[in-house]
Amino acid sequence: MDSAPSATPLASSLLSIRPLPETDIDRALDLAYLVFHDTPEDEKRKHHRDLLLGCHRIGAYDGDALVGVLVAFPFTVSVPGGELPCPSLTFVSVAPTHRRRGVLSGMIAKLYEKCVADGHPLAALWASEDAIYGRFGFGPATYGNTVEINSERPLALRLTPDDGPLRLVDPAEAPALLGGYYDRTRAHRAGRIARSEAWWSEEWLVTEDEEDDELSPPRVVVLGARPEAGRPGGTPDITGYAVYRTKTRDDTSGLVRLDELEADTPGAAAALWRYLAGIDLTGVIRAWGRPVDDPLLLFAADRDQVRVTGHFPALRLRLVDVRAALLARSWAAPADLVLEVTDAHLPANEGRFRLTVNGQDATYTTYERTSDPADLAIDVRDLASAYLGGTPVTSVVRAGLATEHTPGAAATLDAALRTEHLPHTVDEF
Ligand SMILES: CC(=O)SCCNC(=O)CCNC(=O)[C@H](O)C(C)(C)COP(=O)(O)OP(=O)(O)OC[C@H]1O[C@@H](n2cnc3c(N)ncnc32)[C@H](O)[C@@H]1OP(=O)(O)O
Repeated sequence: MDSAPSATPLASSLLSIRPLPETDIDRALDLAYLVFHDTPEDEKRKHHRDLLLGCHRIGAYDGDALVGVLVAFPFTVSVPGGELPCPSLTFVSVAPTHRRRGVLSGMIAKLYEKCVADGHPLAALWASEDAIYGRFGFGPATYGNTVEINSERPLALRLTPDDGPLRLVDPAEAPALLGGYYDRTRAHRAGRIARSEAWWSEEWLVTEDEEDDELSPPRVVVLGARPEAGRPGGTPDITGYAVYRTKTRDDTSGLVRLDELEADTPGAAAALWRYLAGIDLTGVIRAWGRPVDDPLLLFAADRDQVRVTGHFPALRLRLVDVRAALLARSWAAPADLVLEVTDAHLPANEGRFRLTVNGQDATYTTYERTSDPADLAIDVRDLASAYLGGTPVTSVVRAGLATEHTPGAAATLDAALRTEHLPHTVDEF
């Protein structure tokens, strides 16, 4: 980035936007609970306080009154070929008395300044309402499917599930047992957040579900390799795992709510799905946030039994520093294109830039300002949607949101951005 952006001017000169000190964390939580209509128990409040301690915090003050809060987790997100630090917004709250006066806009401008100062090219969030964040340059970079499986009858599959051993493990063991496995999935799935041990135990595998107290504690089932495929010494390798909770009634119509299922191979995935469908006293699996290219949708033999019930934008990305973001990812094919980028908030991203991806394995990338005519004009929010390979630029052009000045430019960019697996985010925050 050439220069830091200046903060958006605020409607009231009394408003000041600045880092929120530790001593104001309780006030920040009070404001967040007010706007999210929450009345947490002491334990949850303490948990939130601990979370906020480890985050970057921005406050908006009207005189002495705290009227706005924005918090950013110091996350790291996987991108094609690597990972990047990615401040990730949460607890975004503006007092009902101070709405639509530019408080959120001011806090986001402050966050971008911080990202630029820290050399962090990305920011991310999950949106509470779809309409809020596009104007700030955030675009949906990953999508998820909700999938419902009728498990009152055996799961019909077009392939033979692996016959490796399944075992239920104590969730307390899961971070140590599965942390490395999950990390490896991040190498082929862009859009995944790195999980600390604390994130596994205090967020992901927390005993009581935050939204439904009738659900069981999390169950963690691990699939091992067949014994002959195990490592010397007899320790079976893990070839997949699933995290789920159950809710049963007095009959067989209980629920399996699947939170996560990862597998090395289609056969391993099939074994885990078959296990979930076979849990007694349950008749339905509801899986939330499955990858859009989940192989289950192809190897299920009866798509009346396995239905996609929803499709939603998941992680929204902001390319705060387009150049640094593009140079940090790997590419699938060569390209030589002039992009004309618009960015209403960060002028350093605006203008025409020549993107070149060279070398036999598309490893050498440059992105430099140019006065050459543009091949493709695109807004920064749509570039963010395309960045992890989740939204084809050709689709953005077809939707009338980007302009192709050179025929084939969007297809060339898509070929270069392509990833083997679609990007996917499991962790909602
Ligand atoms: C990552 C997260 O934490 S998501 C959670 C977001 N927080 C919430 O939903 C809590 C309840 N809502 C709020 O606290 C506030 O209404 C916020 C944070 C959503 C918006 O704060 P405000 O200070 O009112 O936003 P601000 O005045 O800066 O608005 C900027 C622009 O966004 C628009 N906007 C703000 N909120 C919304 C919304 N909910 N839907 C559509 N547009 C919106 C404004 O109209 C304005 O548009 P303009 O630039 O064309 O005039």
